[in-house]
Amino acid sequence: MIRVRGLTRCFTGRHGAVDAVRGVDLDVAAGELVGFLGPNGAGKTTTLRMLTTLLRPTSGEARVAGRDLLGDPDGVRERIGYVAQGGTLAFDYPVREELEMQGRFYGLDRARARARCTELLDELGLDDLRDRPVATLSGGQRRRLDIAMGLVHSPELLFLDEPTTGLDPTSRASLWQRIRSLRDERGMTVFLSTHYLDEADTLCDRLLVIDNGVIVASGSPEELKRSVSGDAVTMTVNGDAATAARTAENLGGTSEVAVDGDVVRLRVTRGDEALPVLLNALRDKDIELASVTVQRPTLDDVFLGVTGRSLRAEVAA
Ligand SMILES: Nc1ncnc2c1ncn2[C@@H]1O[C@H](COP(=O)(O)OP(=O)(O)OP(=O)(O)O)[C@@H](O)[C@H]1O
Repeated sequence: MIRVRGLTRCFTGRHGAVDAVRGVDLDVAAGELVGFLGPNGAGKTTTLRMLTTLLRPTSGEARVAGRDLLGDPDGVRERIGYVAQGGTLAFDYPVREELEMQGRFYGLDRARARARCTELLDELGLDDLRDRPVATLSGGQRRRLDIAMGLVHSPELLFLDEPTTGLDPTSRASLWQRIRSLRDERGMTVFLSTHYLDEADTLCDRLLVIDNGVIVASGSPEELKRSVSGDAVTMTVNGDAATAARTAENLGGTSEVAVDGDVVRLRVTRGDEALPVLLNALRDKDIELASVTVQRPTLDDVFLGVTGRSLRAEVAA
């Protein structure tokens, strides 16, 4: 559905040149729900704007929804939907009118636009809000209307730029459900950008991780997490943490052992198997633990592994 080779975009301005996207290759198959994960400024929006024909690449080539991006941009536009960050709604109109106007804009006649509007209001759970002015909708309702607007011309492929930014947890979960059902019930291909680790993990079949304009990792959330070497063990020690750390270090299969006050952190290949062995070894040395936790690798560990930085910390900052 999407095949991209060597896509680049350089912005030049008074303050010099910015290489926003630097040689991106990517493939998305029909029916996939793919997440483009990266911190602010990584190049997600720039890539999406290129793939949706809104921004000309500096170099590279792409086929999107079976059409050549540079040779047939109109063909691409007919077959895709794009929901930009922040949406494009005019706030004065009622929901139904806004959606029907979008249908007319895409060339549907009045009756067809009305029918399509009814279908979409139902599908996106907006039926009760059909006569409400857009300005009165909540953030989550507005994002659902944004998505309905992107679906008016029945595209095969939908691009969503950071669809749940700024929404509360309940609205995010409900929007994930709607996005998932677009794929499950309509067989749509969805390509969305996000900087939320939980969204990438929970919602997407496959992830492309982008940093500084380059794809640094790709795979399903499970594959990516498995690529991180081992589970993280965190022990709070009642007593001599240095001896506890040495004891752990002397056992086979432990790595990255570090002491921080009375806390010892380390990695083991399989936490469930290593923990009993570790606890026995500590008991033999009369070392007592106040607490111990084992954590499977997270997508943040994946990002940390490939970039040396925490995506969670960057997004929080
Ligand atoms: N029109 C522009 N002129 C100059 N630089 C730009 C322009 N648009 C984007 N950039 C720069 O390109 C880089 C990538 O920006 P982009 O918006 O694609 O990132 P992003 O991953 O979508 O980030 P965010 O999550 O904050 O939306 C950034 O350094 C940004 O400042």
